[in-house]
Amino acid sequence: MKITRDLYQGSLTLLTDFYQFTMAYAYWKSGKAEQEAVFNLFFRKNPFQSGFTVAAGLDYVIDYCRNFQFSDKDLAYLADMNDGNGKPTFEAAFIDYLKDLKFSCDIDAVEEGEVVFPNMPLVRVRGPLIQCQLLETPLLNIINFQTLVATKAARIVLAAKDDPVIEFGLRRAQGIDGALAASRASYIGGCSSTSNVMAGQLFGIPVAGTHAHSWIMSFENELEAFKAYAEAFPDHTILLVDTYDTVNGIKNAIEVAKLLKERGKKLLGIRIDSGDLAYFSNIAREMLDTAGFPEVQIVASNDLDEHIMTSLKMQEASINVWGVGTKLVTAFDQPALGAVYKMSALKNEEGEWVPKIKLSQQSIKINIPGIHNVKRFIVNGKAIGDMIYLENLEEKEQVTIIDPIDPTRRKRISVANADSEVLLKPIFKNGEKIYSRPSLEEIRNRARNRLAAFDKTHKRLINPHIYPVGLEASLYEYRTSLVLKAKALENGK
Ligand SMILES: Nc1ncnc2c1ncn2[C@@H]1O[C@H](COP(=O)(O)OP(=O)(O)OP(=O)(O)O)[C@@H](O)[C@H]1O
Ligand SMILES: O=P(O)(O)OC[C@H]1O[C@H](OP(=O)(O)OP(=O)(O)O)[C@H](O)[C@@H]1O
Ligand SMILES: O=C(O)c1cccnc1
Ligand SMILES: [Mg+2]
Repeated sequence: MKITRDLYQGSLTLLTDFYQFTMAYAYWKSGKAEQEAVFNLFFRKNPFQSGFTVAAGLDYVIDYCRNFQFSDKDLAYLADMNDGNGKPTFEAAFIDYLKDLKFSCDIDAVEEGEVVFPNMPLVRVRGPLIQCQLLETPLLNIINFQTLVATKAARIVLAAKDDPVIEFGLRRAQGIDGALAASRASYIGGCSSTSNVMAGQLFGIPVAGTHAHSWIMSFENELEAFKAYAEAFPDHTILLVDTYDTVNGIKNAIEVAKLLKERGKKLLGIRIDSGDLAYFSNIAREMLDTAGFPEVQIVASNDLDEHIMTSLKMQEASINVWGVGTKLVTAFDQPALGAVYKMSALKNEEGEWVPKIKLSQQSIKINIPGIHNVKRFIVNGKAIGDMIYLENLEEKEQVTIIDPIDPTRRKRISVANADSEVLLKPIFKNGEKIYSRPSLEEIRNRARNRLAAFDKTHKRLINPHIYPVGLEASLYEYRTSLVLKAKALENGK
């Protein structure tokens, strides 16, 4: 049985839905495989009723695309697929075609750690239809989860104000890869460290931790256990004080702090993992301060999330470090982001781009046609609005952005008085990677800096003020005209 580390090094090209292969085969059969297309990956709603989302996962996408080729084992597996009566699902000539298939797409994407919003493209893929299609599922798999967890982490880190948050989720995460990807995304979202040692090894995330109740239970009494732990880690001791009686545990921790002090060492902290965390942290703070240990940190854990943390802050709990596991790595209150990947343009035989639109009963599901990009406008260091626009838009003094769902929501932006940044960056050109990857540390810093550019009203955890993101007016008109035309055609049938 292969585990994740081996999987990462092997071919992941079959990690897609079967229907991508049935379509790939049919594209090939009908001579459309190489027809050029544009697809966009985007989501329709911020998760957790958040006012923002933090993009993550691009680094995995880059690896996926760079390794996009069919191994002999992959080809043998596909060649072996059949209808149950022995008739092969795919002709041998198609398997040969896949054997020679080389990744050749252009990919433009929002960088990891960027703050993003509904409807804007996070990844734009342009290339042969067959390749664009096969990429749908893995791109969504990667971006959906990491973006979701990075956003949850950012909310938790916001609730912690300036306190460090340690990610403790491995034991409750969705399997091995879910845990590793969640540790990475949590770090991007602003966590300071992880308890997941392999995430430390693979991604260079700082690893941290305390000890469990079992350590205490393996001794005759708590004080003896504390002393032995401090003996093993005289410079890094954090003692879990709630195994039997929290107040007594704090007393025992103070005993150990005194012993360490006699040796010129310091107790780093205590951890409280049950009961009323406001009540016990305040008692602990007072007892530690009175005993002359104001520098000893208080770590809290136990089913924390951004809402409980906000409440604990309001209660003036004396917590300095937050350990957050289950509710972070499982994105507890919203288990999926729901990003989708839709075709927006296709080149015809004359070599002209034809915009593509998919109608839906729900207007939220009508996609944005054409080849577009996103520009963020910034005034005095603050983001004031994001514009989705067709790439060939000429320079304008003033632009109007229109909410694609509610056209009464619109905003005029004076381009001359604003700084701006195009958010889709070139990642691959004709299959060649042209983007130099930032380190995870740089990505984490980007998330922090970008979040700082948004008004706090967009970042409040409940009922945030909606940040304006809209279609540039001419794109809005264009899309409306295409929708009306498509509806007229449908009605005429
Ligand atoms: N002062 C507080 N305000 C709001 N929520 C709190 C406060 N103190 C603790 N909590 C949260 O309340 C929940 C308490 O969980 P639970 O009912 O399992 O109690 P417990 O103390 O963990 O019990 P056990 O001793 O069995 O572990 C946790 O999610 C915890 O983070
Ligand atoms: O609560 P989380 O945010 O998931 O953080 C991780 C939890 O894992 C550990 O205990 P575990 O839950 O395994 O056992 P316990 O709660 O019974 O102590 C730790 O003490 C935390 O409580
Ligand atoms: O180090 C810790 O205290 C820890 C690690 C994992 C889960 N809960 C706590
Ligand atoms: Mg628990």
